[in-house]
Amino acid sequence: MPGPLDPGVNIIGATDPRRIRNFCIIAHIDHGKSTLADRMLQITGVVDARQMRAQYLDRMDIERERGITIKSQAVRMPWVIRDGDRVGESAVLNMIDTPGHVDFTYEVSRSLAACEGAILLVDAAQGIEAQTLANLYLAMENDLHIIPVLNKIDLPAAQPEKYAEELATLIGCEPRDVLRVSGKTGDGVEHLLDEIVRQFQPPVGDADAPARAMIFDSVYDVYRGVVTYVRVIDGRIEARDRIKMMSTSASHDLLEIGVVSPEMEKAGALGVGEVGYLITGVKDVRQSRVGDTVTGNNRPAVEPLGGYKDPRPMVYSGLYPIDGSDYPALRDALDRLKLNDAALTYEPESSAALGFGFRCGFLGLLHLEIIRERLEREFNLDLISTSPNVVYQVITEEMEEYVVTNPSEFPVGKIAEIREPVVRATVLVPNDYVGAVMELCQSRRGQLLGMEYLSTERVELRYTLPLAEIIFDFFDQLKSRTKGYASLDYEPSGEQVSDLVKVDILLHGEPVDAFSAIVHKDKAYQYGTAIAAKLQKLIPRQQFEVPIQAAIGSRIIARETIRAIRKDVLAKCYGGDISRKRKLLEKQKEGKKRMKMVGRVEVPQEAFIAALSTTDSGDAKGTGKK
Ligand SMILES: Nc1nc2c(ncn2[C@@H]2O[C@H](COP(=O)(O)OP(=O)(O)OP(=O)(O)O)[C@@H](O)[C@H]2O)c(=O)[nH]1
Repeated sequence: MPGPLDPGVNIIGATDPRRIRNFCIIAHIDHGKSTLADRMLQITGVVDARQMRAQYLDRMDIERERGITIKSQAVRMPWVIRDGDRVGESAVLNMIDTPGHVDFTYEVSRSLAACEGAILLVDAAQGIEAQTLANLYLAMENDLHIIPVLNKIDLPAAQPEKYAEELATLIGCEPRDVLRVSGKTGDGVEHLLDEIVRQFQPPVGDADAPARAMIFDSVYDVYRGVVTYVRVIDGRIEARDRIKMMSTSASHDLLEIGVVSPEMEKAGALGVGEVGYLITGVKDVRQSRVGDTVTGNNRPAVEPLGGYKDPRPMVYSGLYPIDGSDYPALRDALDRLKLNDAALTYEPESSAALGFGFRCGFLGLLHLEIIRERLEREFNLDLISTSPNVVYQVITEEMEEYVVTNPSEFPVGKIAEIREPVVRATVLVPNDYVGAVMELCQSRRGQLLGMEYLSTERVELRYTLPLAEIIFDFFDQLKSRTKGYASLDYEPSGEQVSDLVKVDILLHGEPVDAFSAIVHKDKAYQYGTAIAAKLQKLIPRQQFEVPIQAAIGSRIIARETIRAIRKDVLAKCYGGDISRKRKLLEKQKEGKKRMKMVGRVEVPQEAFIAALSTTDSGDAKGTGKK
């Protein structure tokens, strides 16, 4: 039988687990998660109004500018119930921030696994979105108690009655159980904090067992090395322990442990149910991976906690410096970014068209964009990226199996089977646009799994789609066809055998590696003609006729021709001004430096760059990004 609550509530490392509440906020982008989190920090006195910096939790510049949360963190807040039956009861709340984008689903799932409860936050003027749903399903799989909350009730456009009804139907409660708050004005937030203590279960764990803590985030800090965020499940981690990572058996001395409230505060230990950070001096987040179990080195646990997965890149793209001499700088920059990103992979590659660069693996398209943007902004690099592609499994007729992350690795010879990754996508859309969404999904080889009306006007569509079909401009297309009303979420769902071919682009008979692509057989022709036409416009005429061909193996499927021109720079210089002639010849030489030779054809590097960057060349429909 549990005894009376320990009055020593707020001693780090010795908090009675029955006083702890670990929770997260799940919300669609822009529904106000950060604003609500900030307000909670302020109301619980963790940050005072003067110190209050908008969006305290989002520390990275890019995050703040783009208004998205990439890395999750945890904050400890004291709270004493102010109202109702249990007034005066005190608690320690650990708020765990979850990343909000599909690319980071695994990190979201680990953050959820560190919690007992989740606040499902929905904008009272927008209603439920696909991401809210996807995260809600994840939370339910993790057996979290859900408190439904409508935010932004201060907005004139808020329709709390309508959306409370929708939320109640979704999670199976009464509309009156849906709380209403405004993160902006603070309205309803104290009541929400009371409800967190009342409704969420305290953590349960075995205090006497060997220590087991789950890593739900791991961040590289320039000054302190890797800071690892953990939730203790069993036992205790003491400040002077030597700890062990169960997935690798590597052990490290602890340099520091503590909690964040809202800055780091050192502690002597972390006990059952507590959430805090560890610093061990490791320099690379790969040595301290999200999902791994930390245990004590002297008395290690036998079984790790479930749910650990190695991060696996889903999308690959070549990154090349526009100026070839930036190659070493690009390598150094990637080395630096890797410290903080266990999912980023890269290896050197070279391309006849683009020179030396790196083949990089990412969790998804947003991850790619973030890395690229950081390389350009923080490291001042001008980059060109090749069209992203997914990972294919190719089996030849000799039963040899290849993992293809780059079209250039596509095996020659007879192919028995090609498998490509697929995702389960959820699209939420107003009734009027169902047709448009279905048409789009169909054109991207989607298979309808189900359709449900969430309310009279909102429909949930579930599709299986090849990942390759959505990594280009699917989201943009979806938005434009639904006037911005549709929302999308997806998760990996295995592989499927597909009728895929590799299309090569040949310039005067020579393949141009940067433009090879693996596409569905039905789209090969479209892809070939689109790229050939684009290159025909971009490549200047040469002194001989240059055919541009698209080919599958040795079969040509499309052709354009660049007509010949006789380019004699000296032709303009009738008469004898020798210095002028020399100048022109010099100038021509200068120009040649920026030329790449593909076989006998001189192509300005800009032509390749333009062909790759103006539209997504992998997009067979030539629709490009809006
Ligand atoms: N009127 C009003 N606006 C709000 C409220 N809460 C948030 N906002 C605004 O909504 C926008 C999005 O808020 P954020 O807190 O950045 O949203 P978020 O969910 O954290 O966004 P991500 O980090 O991208 O997931 C901002 O412009 C906020 O000022 C609210 O209660 N009322």
